[in-house]
Amino acid sequence: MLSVDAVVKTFGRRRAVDRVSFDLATGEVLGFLGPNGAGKTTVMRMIAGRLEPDAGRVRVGEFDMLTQRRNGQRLIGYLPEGAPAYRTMTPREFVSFCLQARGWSGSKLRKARELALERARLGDAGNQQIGTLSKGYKRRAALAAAIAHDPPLLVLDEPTDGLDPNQKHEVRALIREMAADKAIIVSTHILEEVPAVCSRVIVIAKGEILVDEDPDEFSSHARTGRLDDAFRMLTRPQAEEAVS
Ligand SMILES: Nc1ncnc2c1ncn2[C@@H]1O[C@H](COP(=O)(O)OP(=O)(O)OP(=O)(O)O)[C@@H](O)[C@H]1O
Repeated sequence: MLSVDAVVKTFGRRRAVDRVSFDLATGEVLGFLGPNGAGKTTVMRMIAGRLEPDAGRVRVGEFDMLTQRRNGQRLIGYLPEGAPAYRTMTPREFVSFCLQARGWSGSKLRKARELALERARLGDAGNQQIGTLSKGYKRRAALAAAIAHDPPLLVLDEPTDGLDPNQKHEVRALIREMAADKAIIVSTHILEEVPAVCSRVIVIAKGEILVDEDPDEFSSHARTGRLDDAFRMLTRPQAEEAVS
């Protein structure tokens, strides 16, 4: 479904992403982990066609994201960091707006919109201006917009950021539910999400992939078998003594 081949991105003199490569198939949920500034968002933006790589290429389905970006973007649901920019729209209007931008209309649009609002558990907040919503509801509005066109590839940048524990639980359940017929990338700093939703883990640091493996292999990097220790072992090798 997705092929990322040796993508590179440099900002000024800083190499944010350095020859990152991986493939992702339908049915896989990839946990994309790494310390702050590791390059996760930059990779996700390149996959979503929001940022051009300096080198390398991204293919989504049969489409090259450099030369057939519009076609590729039809297959992608992208949840960027932060809140939707359209503060005066309600989530219902925002999801309609996003679907219209994709050429949807009429009862097909309404049906898709209502399903997305329901899946993202917007409830009554669906009719409240986005600018007045809590952080968690803003996040859910953005999530509804990302999934509304039922794309086969979801690229979710910290989907549970700002959600309370119940909401986190619901979003993880939704990701698991959607995983059957989609390929999904989820970036997160919440390591408990890895066994809860992911079938695979990539850890990136300083723009490079450190590991690409299943969650059990990942946790085995620490002798304690704990995910947070494994993460520290991989991203701060000097922490080895502290967790052994
Ligand atoms: N538009 C930009 N202009 C300049 N530098 C940028 C830009 N976007 C990202 N960077 C830099 O690229 C590096 C990678 O950033 P990125 O946001 O991809 O990391 P991240 O892994 O998503 O971090 P976090 O976990 O904090 O969200 C950082 O050093 C960041 O400052």
